[in-house]
Amino acid sequence: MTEVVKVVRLNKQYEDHNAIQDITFSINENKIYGLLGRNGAGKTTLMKMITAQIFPTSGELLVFGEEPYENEKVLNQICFVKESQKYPDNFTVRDILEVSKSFFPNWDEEYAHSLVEDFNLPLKKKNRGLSRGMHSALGIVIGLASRAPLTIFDEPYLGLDAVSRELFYNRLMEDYTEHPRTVILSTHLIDEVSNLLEHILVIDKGQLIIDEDAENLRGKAYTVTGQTSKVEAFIIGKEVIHREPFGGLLSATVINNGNSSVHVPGLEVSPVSLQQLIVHLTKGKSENRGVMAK
Ligand SMILES: Nc1ncnc2c1ncn2[C@@H]1O[C@H](COP(=O)(O)OP(=O)(O)OP(=O)(O)O)[C@@H](O)[C@H]1O
Repeated sequence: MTEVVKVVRLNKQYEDHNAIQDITFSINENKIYGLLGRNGAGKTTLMKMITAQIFPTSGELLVFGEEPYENEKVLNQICFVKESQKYPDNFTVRDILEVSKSFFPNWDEEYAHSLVEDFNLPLKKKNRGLSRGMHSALGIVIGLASRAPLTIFDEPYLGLDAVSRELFYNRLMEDYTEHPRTVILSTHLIDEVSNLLEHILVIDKGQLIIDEDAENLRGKAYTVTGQTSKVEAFIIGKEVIHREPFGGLLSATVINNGNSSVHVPGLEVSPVSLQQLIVHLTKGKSENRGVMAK
């Protein structure tokens, strides 16, 4: 398996704040990665280092086997779509697409125009007149049409309505199937993208706490609900990541260390979505920090 990104003991310090702390992981070719975590966890900082926009404080970072800084060969293969992307105010959508075309060697003009139609983007409208959703849609069009071997979307959906977000997920999946490439998607809408993601990286307070195939994570935890005394007895010796009492009942979410489905007489057992799992693992003080990172 070819490594597209290799990160070893990476650190980024902003003045007195350790935004990324001693992170090690690899990103392999032709997979869709979810880079997840709470606000301020360090996701954008990590993406900015991968795309050579900022330097690490220490550690090793290789992209396509080389250091990315001022490395045109590497940077030509990356498309980074971020909400804060700035274009000149008086550029039209058409101008912005023309400029993008010159940046990305794999750019597909016909595909770009079909996406413009899908997202109802007004080609003649100037950048300053675009709505927030249109601005996001333009980023998505560029990210998809670039067909960059490493395409990174950092919260690309701000202002996009549910229909357009669905369109983005569908187009991404279709195009990725026809033209496999490595995609990193950073988002807070985990449930919406959970079926797209093949591998999950979760950053919490600058540390990598999950580095695991999405398939493995889907059955990683379950919730048992029932009489408090019964639930308390059941969870003894188990790794509990969330407890929620209500009335005389208790709901407890535990890590599933076995493979088989769990049946407990007298208790209701329900699956835990990827979003719930990540919420439980990253809220407040987590005794489970580090348990799932390799
Ligand atoms: N230029 C900077 N100078 C100082 N601190 C910074 C700078 N950029 C980011 N930080 C801090 O580093 C931490 C990580 O920020 P980062 O933007 O990487 O988080 P994030 O996971 O992308 O968050 P969000 O989901 O809110 O976008 C935060 O505490 C942030 O305040």
